[in-house]
Amino acid sequence: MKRLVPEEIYLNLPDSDIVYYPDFLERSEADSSFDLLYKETPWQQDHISVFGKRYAQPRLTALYGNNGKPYSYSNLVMLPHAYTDTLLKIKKKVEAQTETSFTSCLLNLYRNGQDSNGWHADNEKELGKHPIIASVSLGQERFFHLKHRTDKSLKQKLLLQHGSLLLMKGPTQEAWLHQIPKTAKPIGARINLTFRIIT
Ligand SMILES: O=C(O)CCC(=O)C(=O)O
Ligand SMILES: [Fe+2]
Repeated sequence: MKRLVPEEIYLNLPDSDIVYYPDFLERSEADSSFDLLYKETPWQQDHISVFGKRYAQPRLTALYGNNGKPYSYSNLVMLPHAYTDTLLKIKKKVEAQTETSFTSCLLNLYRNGQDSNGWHADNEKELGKHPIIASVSLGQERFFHLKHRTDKSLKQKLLLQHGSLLLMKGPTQEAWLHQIPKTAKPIGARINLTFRIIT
């Protein structure tokens, strides 16, 4: 892979292919992207169904895409907005770094420590067998937890910092679950962008 950023950290976990780029975006671009996305995104709070019960998602989201394809998960169907200039600029950099073209970007806004994202894998049918997910973090740093589905001794915690990129591909989603846990600490807002290929 092309080395466009100073540092790349290979997690080297079994049954996975995960790379972390702590300083993917320059500080000034990370700062301005956070401010713009915070303001210009039509954030919505969706409800998901789990075992027939309806829950408000503990975060706000928005879906962007260039192919108009809806994205379904947990009995929820999201329709994409058209990409903004702010997102296109980041998308270009992500695509150059990963040598991959993404169709869609799911944005998450974690307003504070009470917002979270429960254990899951990004394994929806529309993503294909070994999906590549490129995840950009802006604002408040938050812990990202990984746990292996079958070998309970395999776990990893990673602090996702402002301006970083986390790349998951290969068998990662098949073998591992991930989450952003809640924290009782008084913390600020975080925006996460996950670029995906939705077919
Ligand atoms: O916020 C994050 O870093 C993770 C988001 C995530 O896992 C998802 O949207 O599928
Ligand atoms: Fe995910």
